[in-house]
Amino acid sequence: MDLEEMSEEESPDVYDAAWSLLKGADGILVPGGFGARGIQGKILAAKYARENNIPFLGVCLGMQIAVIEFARNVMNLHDANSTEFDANTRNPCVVFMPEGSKTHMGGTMRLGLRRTYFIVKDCKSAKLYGNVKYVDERHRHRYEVNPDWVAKLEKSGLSFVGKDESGRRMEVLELPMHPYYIGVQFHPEFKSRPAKPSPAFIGLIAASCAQLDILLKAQCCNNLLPTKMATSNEFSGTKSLHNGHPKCIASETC
Ligand SMILES: NC(=O)CC[C@H](N)C(=O)O
Repeated sequence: MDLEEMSEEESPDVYDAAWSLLKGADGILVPGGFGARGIQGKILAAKYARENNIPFLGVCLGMQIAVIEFARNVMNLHDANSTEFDANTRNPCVVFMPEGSKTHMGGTMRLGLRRTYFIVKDCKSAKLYGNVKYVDERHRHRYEVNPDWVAKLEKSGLSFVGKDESGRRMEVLELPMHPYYIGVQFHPEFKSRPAKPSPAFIGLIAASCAQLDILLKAQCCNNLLPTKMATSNEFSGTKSLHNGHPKCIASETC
């Protein structure tokens, strides 16, 4: 919230401190959350990371924030929003999931372990997970990237590299030209352990220390990353391009 314009007027010192903290960061993580509080500041943090090539990881709400920011500032749709924050937005890039319920709150979220298929081989997240075909991670959300927006978001340069089994639910996004800009709809922290940290966090930290290339090379050649979380070591081959990434279409290993 301290990054937001309102804070500049109300408490300029707090505002300046928040921006200098952000500008001094080697990496930025926007975590999960619910409700509209602080959303504008999160969007500003994602914009700053995208425009200044700062490593960024968006988790759950953080991924949805990355999509809103991209729609607003890259696609110039300034009122783009999630229907969680503006039910009547003309540009709903994030929407309520059809199977959810707004009246029954107990257990109606999309919860628990779900499968994400990597549909793009040559992307950072698939490499970090050990070049697997799919990964099972835990979820906790009611909203999702609007499936009807995926084609236009991709046309503008955002790449959805991981999807659920239906292919209509977006699970992982990347900006291919950015050093590390990843959003995950799942919660990698739920399965992360001190001795077996989630690949999404290892990648963020490596990128923040300018070590990502070395890490990915090591991962590709020697399988040095903890890949026990991954469920398969097979991966698909590549041919056609998918937003700057080769798209997997045939079986092939690294
Ligand atoms: N866990 C989260 O970050 C949830 C994100 C968002 N509020 C949703 O329900 O989809």
